Amino acid sequence: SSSWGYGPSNGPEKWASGFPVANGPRQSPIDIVPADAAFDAGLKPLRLKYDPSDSLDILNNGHSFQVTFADDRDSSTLTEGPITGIYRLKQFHFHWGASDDKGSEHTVAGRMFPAELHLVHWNTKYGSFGEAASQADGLAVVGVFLQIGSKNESLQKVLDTFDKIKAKGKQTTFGGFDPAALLPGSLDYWTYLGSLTTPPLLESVTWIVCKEPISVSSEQMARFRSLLFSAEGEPECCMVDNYRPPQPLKGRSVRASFQ
Ligand SMILES: CCN[C@H]1CN(CCOCC)S(=O)(=O)c2sc(S(N)(=O)=O)cc21
Ligand SMILES: [Zn+2]
Repeated sequence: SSSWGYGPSNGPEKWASGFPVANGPRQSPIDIVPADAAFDAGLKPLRLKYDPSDSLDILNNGHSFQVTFADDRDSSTLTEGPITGIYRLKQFHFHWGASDDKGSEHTVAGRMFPAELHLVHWNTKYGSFGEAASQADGLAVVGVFLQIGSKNESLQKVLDTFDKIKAKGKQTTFGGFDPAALLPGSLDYWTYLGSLTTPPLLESVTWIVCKEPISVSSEQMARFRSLLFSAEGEPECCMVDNYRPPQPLKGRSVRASFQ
């Protein structure tokens, strides 16, 4: 059977057959309409504390590339913000388009960005990532938009590994990287209850989407598009447009941490 992907035969419009939750009540991403987001004075500032020594390796998983972190201690964590308790960083990855006019998963009043960064954290009250992934409050993902501008030197360190992970299944060590270097200056955010944006589309994510984008140059975006969905020895298929479009809000409210 063809596994899921982003092509015409296995893309987002086909996911519901294998993953019925695709039509569930709290699916992601969504279109964020700032005018409809209620400012909530009860929302705390995000508290992100990352230890660069936790970064382990970088992998092309055939859907995106991800940087994986050691999560056996509370050394790289998300606390405060809209969540209670301690969530540990597990991995970060991106979604992007075939051209600079598309690529993000969340949109802001219909505006798409060329890419979106996701920092995936799991709730330590569930003991393991796998356990947390299926719980309603199991995951918290911080989303950061990328917009075309000056070259992002922190991001360049990630892009410089791409020659080693071009094809699906390739990975290489990637230690000493501080993901805080990929965060915008302001941590103002929108938050809502949603899901994974890829199969298994589990409705276990508290989404925290930063209002302020980070910069990426057009040349750097071209570098993202040099990766492949395909494995070595298969016909080459460029890794582009690996984003799910916005899903129905179904009565959910989006809160803003800022006025
Ligand atoms: C390619 C598969 N992507 C998945 C892989 N993981 C889920 C694995 O579930 C195991 C029970 S994940 O929790 O790391 C994760 S987070 C996001 S997103 N785009 O919503 O931030 C997608 C995914
Ligand atoms: Zn993602």
